[in-house]
Amino acid sequence: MRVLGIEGTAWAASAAIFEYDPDDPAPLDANPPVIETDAYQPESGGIHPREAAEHMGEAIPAVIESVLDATDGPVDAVAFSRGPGLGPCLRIVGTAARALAGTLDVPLVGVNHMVAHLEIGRYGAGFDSPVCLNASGANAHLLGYHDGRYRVLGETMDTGVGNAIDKFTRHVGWSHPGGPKVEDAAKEGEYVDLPYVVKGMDFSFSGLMSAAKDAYDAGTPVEDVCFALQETIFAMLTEVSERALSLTGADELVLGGGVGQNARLREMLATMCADRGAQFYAPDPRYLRDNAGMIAVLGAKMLAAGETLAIDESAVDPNFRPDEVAVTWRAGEASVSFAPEETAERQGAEAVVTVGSDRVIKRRLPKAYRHPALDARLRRERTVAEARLTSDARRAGVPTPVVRDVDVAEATLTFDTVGKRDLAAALTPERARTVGEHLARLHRAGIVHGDPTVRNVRVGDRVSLVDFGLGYHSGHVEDHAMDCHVFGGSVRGTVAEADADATLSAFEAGYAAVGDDDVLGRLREIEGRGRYA
Ligand SMILES: C[C@@H](O)[C@H](NC(=O)OP(=O)(O)OC[C@H]1O[C@@H](n2cnc3c(N)ncnc32)[C@H](O)[C@@H]1O)C(=O)O
Ligand SMILES: Nc1ncnc2c1ncn2[C@@H]1O[C@H](COP(=O)(O)OP(=O)(O)OP(=O)(O)O)[C@@H](O)[C@H]1O
Ligand SMILES: [Fe+2]
Repeated sequence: MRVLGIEGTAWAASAAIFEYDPDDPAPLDANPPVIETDAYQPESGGIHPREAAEHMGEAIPAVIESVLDATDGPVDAVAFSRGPGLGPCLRIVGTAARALAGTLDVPLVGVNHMVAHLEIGRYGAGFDSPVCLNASGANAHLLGYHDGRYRVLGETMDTGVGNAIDKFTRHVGWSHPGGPKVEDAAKEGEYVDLPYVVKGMDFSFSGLMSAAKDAYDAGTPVEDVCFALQETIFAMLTEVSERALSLTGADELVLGGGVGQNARLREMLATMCADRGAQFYAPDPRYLRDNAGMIAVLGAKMLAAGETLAIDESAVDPNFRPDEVAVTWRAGEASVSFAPEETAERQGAEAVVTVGSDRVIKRRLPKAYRHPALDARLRRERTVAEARLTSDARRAGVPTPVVRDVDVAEATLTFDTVGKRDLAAALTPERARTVGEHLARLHRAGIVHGDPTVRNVRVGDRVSLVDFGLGYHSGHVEDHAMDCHVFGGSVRGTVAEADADATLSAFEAGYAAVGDDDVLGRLREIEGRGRYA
């Protein structure tokens, strides 16, 4: 089958033709799509939605004509980016796709742009069930296939990663897009400290971006700010990717999105994966930045699975989230998530943990992917925080292991062993309810766990919390709700949808019995927040 793909969510007016044999799919390298792209370049500032849409109106027909001219044979379907993206651009693309499908009298396929960023990498890598890091302009998230959908394992709490970088470059007066300019300037830069914010597998850029602008305004050389921005932002993305690998037990990572063109980001991810024995794949830059090749490739797989769209149901969706898509083209395939084996020596996301019958030794070994100054800072801060908060939590009435020894210089902690297994391997609604009570009790004492996943709860005679390394003191409803959100995410990534609902209802009932009502209200708000700004 031959599929024509059309992309136009923001800056790239692009068309592609992809030839696909579902019974005998050729590797991507051996059978690349033919792609033609006409980029919109704003005269000043960032992307103006109206100007970008005007560009789409002119450029889309031309790129379509050009790929049709460059290839022979009939087209079997028209696939287009339905979202997420800028409304005015999406509408132009949607109209063009409908018109073309009508003229050619072929079916229409509506593609989620973020799932396309993921699938092109999975196809190129030949991986079965990887974790995917999408690092693009308007988005930043981790996806893993589980039970018929791509689950969002972690994501930005504010802006997309490219947009964050582009905001900084606008501040210093550089033209759009800023990413490549930051990469260039960073080559001459030296490290300075910037805020580093990771919450479970979620992360945020807003504090970091204000600090970067302030540092520049205060006279820090722009190369140094660019260097530090890359080191900090990409270390955050690499850390959450490692957390996702650790939580799911997956050993394959693929990269997607325009920021993935950055060599430093790719280097950090490759180093992290090599160090934990995982495979890493980053597609060629032409498949990372927005392009219609990825739309045609996923369009072909969707067409083969019968996923066509009736014209009257083909409206575009600027907020189209990747977890809304029914992934029918992977029906019956292996899920990314399973409970990894519990061995005596565990490589968590952060530390090597030796679990003995009485004692547990946790060593935060240096991470080769991180800048040494940032690495030393994080290992020290987290070791100190973990020792203090593990004890504070116990005083607040929440079961945690007794801390036997703290060696800050070596970033090593010794605890009593608690529980018989991780909650991940023994998740029941009753135990989830207990976790809800424990978290509420912690929050009432002004303590945030920071990473309450099903792997950081131990079950045995009782239910204990471990791994307070990302914890801190806070009485803010938002921080407490984020803890609940992190737990919810880890449950949804681990068990089937129906079980997740029952488990999380029990968790919330437990929380409500002990904690503050506002927190669960705020949790709803966090979950409903559209992150596409
Ligand atoms: C929804 C859709 O419209 C959107 N697309 C998008 O953001 O374009 P994409 O091509 O995936 O990414 C563009 C971003 O990628 C950044 N970028 C490009 N080259 C870069 C580099 N060498 N280093 C860092 N960032 C880079 C740009 O600064 C810009 O922010 C998305 O995927 O979120
Ligand atoms: N005190 C303890 N008693 C029993 N088991 C423990 C204890 N502390 C940790 N573990 C086990 O070791 C695993 C890894 O520990 P921990 O979560 O502290 O390390 P980590 O590197 O921070 O992991 P991650 O960041 O992936 O959650 C836990 O999932 C748990 O199975
Ligand atoms: Fe994109």
